[in-house]
Amino acid sequence: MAILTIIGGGAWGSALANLATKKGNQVHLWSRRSSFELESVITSTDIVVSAVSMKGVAATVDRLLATNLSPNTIIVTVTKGLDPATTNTPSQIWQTAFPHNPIVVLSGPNLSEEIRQGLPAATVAASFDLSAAKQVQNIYSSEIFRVYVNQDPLGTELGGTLKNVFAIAAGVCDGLQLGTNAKSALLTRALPEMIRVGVRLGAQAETFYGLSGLGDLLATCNSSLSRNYRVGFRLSQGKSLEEILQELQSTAEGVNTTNVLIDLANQRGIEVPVSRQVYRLLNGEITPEQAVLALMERALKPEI
Ligand SMILES: NC(=O)C1=CN([C@@H]2O[C@H](COP(=O)(O)OP(=O)(O)OC[C@H]3O[C@@H](n4cnc5c(N)ncnc54)[C@H](O)[C@@H]3O)[C@@H](O)[C@H]2O)C=CC1
Ligand SMILES: O=C(CO)COP(=O)(O)O
Repeated sequence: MAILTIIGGGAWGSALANLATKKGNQVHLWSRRSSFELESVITSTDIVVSAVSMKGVAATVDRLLATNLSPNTIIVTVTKGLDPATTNTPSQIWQTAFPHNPIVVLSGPNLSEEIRQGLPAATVAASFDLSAAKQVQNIYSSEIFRVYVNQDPLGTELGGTLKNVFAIAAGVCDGLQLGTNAKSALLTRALPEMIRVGVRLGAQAETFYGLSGLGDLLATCNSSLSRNYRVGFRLSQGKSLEEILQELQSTAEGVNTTNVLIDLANQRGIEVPVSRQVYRLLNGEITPEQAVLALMERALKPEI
């Protein structure tokens, strides 16, 4: 049995708290509205899980820095986003702030609503510190949640983060009723685009063929439970982004991620054709139909 403190009482933080509780662990679920102080539980905590959205990561890091967290405490990050100021991933931010703590990325095809319903799912615990990843694997594995480990936290994290951009595109594709051929082409071309970005940032290409890459791409791009997919679907119905985000009342990380990704791609000269059309659509530069046409009419090239 371990003692976990989960920071962030949103959809994913709550589902992760339930999974760990059902395994017999002691779980403190802390959010900004909690009646207890974070400091009061942190010294006895074995594992801190940060389940806040990207916009809350910096504040959460600062809050934890103000406690006396032991360097032995494992920090698990499940946020799927990129920092607009630095383009860093959440695990990079955590590692910089807590250089002596083991940092583990937990990411995979894990739509929280399905997990809340007790449906089976698999995921990846990734860390440079394999023993920390294995501890998280043991704590979270159950008959409904199968956890694999790997030692590529950056690739694992970027798979979960970048697929949100394509989930928006997939929502547009389905909303416009472009058909199964178009959807298959979109998802297939998304994967090398994710790998191109990931490898340039230092991730391993193979990681993107696993659960946290292809697995999460398939889950998110094929489910109306995905908030990013829903953003794309509603854009295709002519709604404004502002209106959609207002109605969503929840986090769609792909919007911020697309903007940061395009900054990054421009700075480093990385070719990201699908993401670029998602960017133009989100920023009101083109219509969904124009985005499709722009992709179809790109200069012809070899597949690989
Ligand atoms: N819901 C899902 O199916 C999954 C979500 N994720 C990722 O987990 C992260 C959280 O997602 P959800 O729980 O679904 O979102 P949510 O919108 O339900 O909850 C976001 C949480 O972040 C907290 N937060 C935001 N700003 C904060 C701040 N400044 N200080 C402290 N806390 C702050 C909110 O209080 C809330 O608890 C996102 O990065 C998402 O991509 C990952 C896997 C599955
Ligand atoms: O990351 C997710 C599933 O793995 C959740 O997707 P959304 O954030 O699009 O809802």
